[in-house]
Amino acid sequence: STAVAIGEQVDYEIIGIDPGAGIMKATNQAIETYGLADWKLIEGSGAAMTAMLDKAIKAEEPIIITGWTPHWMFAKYDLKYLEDPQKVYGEAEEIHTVARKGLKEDHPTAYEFLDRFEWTSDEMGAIMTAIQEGQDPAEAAKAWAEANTDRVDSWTQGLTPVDGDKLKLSYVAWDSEIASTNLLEYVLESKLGYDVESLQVEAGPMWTGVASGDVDATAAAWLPLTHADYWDKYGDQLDDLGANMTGVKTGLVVPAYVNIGSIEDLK
Ligand SMILES: C[SH](C)CC(=O)O
Repeated sequence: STAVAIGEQVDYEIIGIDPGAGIMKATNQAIETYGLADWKLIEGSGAAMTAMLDKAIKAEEPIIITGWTPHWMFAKYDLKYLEDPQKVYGEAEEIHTVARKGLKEDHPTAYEFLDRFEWTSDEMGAIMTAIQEGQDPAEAAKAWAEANTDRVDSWTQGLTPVDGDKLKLSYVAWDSEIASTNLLEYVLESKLGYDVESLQVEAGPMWTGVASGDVDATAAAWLPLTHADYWDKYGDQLDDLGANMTGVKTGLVVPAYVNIGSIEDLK
């Protein structure tokens, strides 16, 4: 059957990303829930996953990856999510901004901006695509902000800039969060006068850094399901500023030419 063909053709491998990502826990859960005993989830990174996707598509070979929206790959390639009838990957996920306890008192201007910050997958996609086409992430964020002054103003109007106060952000090297963190850094520095250090870390340290107060904030919290484990552990030690983006999703993704439609077809 097609499922045997697909399993054989991809050596029963699902190409994943960094092991701490919530999508990796969800995919291990999918392997169990859908009874995919022969299948293996390959750990790596977002960059390695997109490199393998590009190689497979150039050779029009089948591949199954852990994917998420927003991501530039959906604009670049003809891809589809596999149906997830058991809803292992959840439904309407959101990206939240979370801050350390005390940020509101210590840095009210930064706190208010981070609390107001919200944008769409199309807006993030514009920065992500520029980066994917070779632009430096900080330059891509700056260019977007300068072309969208109305949006930046809506997040900063009436706020009193500071004079070089230091701020620490953390994020994981997912293409979506590289875009959002560079934008936050640009606005905090160029409009609000902060001296920002953005730390690229794994998902676990991203959460523990904010929970412990070592890091001031992150805009990379995928909730309610994707980062549920981290939220259960650290949620009461940090300040959830709410969604900075809604309508996001994660799941298993294949090129459109792969003729399966559901995770159930892998069995
Ligand atoms: C890879 S998604 C941006 C987030 C996650 O799965 O942890």
